[in-house]
Amino acid sequence: MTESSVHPALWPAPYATGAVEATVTVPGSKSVTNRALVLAALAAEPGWLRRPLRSRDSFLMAEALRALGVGIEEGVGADGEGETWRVIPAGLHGPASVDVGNAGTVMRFLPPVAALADGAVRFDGDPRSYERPLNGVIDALRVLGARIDDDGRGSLPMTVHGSGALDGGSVSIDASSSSQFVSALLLSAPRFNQGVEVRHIGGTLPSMPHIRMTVDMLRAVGAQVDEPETGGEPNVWRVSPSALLGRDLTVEPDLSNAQPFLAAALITGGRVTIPDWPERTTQPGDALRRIFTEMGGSCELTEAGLTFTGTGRIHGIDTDLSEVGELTPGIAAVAALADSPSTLRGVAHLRLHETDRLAALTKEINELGGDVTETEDGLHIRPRPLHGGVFHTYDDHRMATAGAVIGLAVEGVEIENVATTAKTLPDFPRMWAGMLGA
Ligand SMILES: O=C(O)C1=C[C@@H](OP(=O)(O)O)[C@@H](O)[C@H](O)C1
Ligand SMILES: C=C(OP(=O)(O)O)C(=O)O
Repeated sequence: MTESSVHPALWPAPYATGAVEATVTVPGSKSVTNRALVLAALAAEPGWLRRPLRSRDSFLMAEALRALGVGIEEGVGADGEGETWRVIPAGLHGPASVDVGNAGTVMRFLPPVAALADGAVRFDGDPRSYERPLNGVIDALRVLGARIDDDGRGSLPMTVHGSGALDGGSVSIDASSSSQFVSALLLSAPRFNQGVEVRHIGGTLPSMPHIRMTVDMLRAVGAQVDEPETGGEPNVWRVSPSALLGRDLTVEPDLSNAQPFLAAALITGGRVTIPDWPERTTQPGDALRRIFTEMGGSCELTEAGLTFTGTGRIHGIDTDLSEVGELTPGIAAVAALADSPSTLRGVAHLRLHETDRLAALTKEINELGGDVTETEDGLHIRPRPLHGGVFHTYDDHRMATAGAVIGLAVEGVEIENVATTAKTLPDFPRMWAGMLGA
């Protein structure tokens, strides 16, 4: 009897016997969907989301907004073009309970929304959510006029006692542990009486593309934003008070969730096309065009989408991933299969993601025979022949997809709890099998 037949939570990762040739349609971006939901909920009129991500993180966001009084109707667009959600803003109110799960976007973006509600809003979530940093949001909201009861721990669980409005104003925060602190304060700021001025002080601010995404999406719904990249003061963002428009937004595919499929082309010397890859985007996953090309493949953006072609030869890479931290697990998986060592830098904050990703990647790749060491801010990966075994995922969707990537090239890899991909890509096992022609 194999281990997987006695342990239902083990998923035998398919081994690729040849070059992968596939077109893979990837569902909507988590980061865009959850920002769009918040902005639509705060708007002065109804709005629509087309092709929203349907996953644990986006359902948690939708449920939480509903609990605060927002209408979110799920349906199919009249043009037959798939899922469309209609968001109907309403007076936000408590008492309400919000389950954040382990969604950074929910635990950080919603407390400022709750501060605008009338009544108490209780926030709770998975055990890991208690360990993820939230102090930047809690402290800032207090400075901006909110009353929050967090038992003095600066983390979940907590209750935001909304009074129906928030003063807003100027606040300094250290967002070096998560860019989501900045995004959270900016997203709700048009509804603060005085808007907001957020100044980041402290160490390096990670995930800048995600802050750009926040700024772009705010501007798209009519907000006025001053920020460093369009002539503003470094590390300072200002949002003026204003009403927000209800928009009709089609959500881009999640380019970070395209990563394992592109990696499959790179590793097997195959070719994978991702339809609807945007020509211009703030998603960090767009950096995969450069990163995976440097690691040995080539890509082309055409009307059909992004086509990535591998040669089967994979090169190591020395790169700073601070802007694109969420790509690290997938890059580490590819790097473990390369023909030369890699150094991944600038991602110390990953220790506070879904799990401690630096520790988890090191342990799991090494248990398959690899040679990975943690540095202060990243990983050194020296490729060695790997063997099969159980790849643990620590409730981290990107650990599961990283393990699947290794399993393409290494026979006998079993992923523990592949269902954790439901956080952002519930259909991953079926999509993976489909890519392999199963
Ligand atoms: O704003 C967002 O949508 C995100 C920002 C990033 O968070 P951190 O800055 O905490 O890494 C990223 O890792 C996360 O997956 C999504
Ligand atoms: C860090 C991530 O998620 P979260 O939005 O929960 O921070 C991620 O998806 O890689």
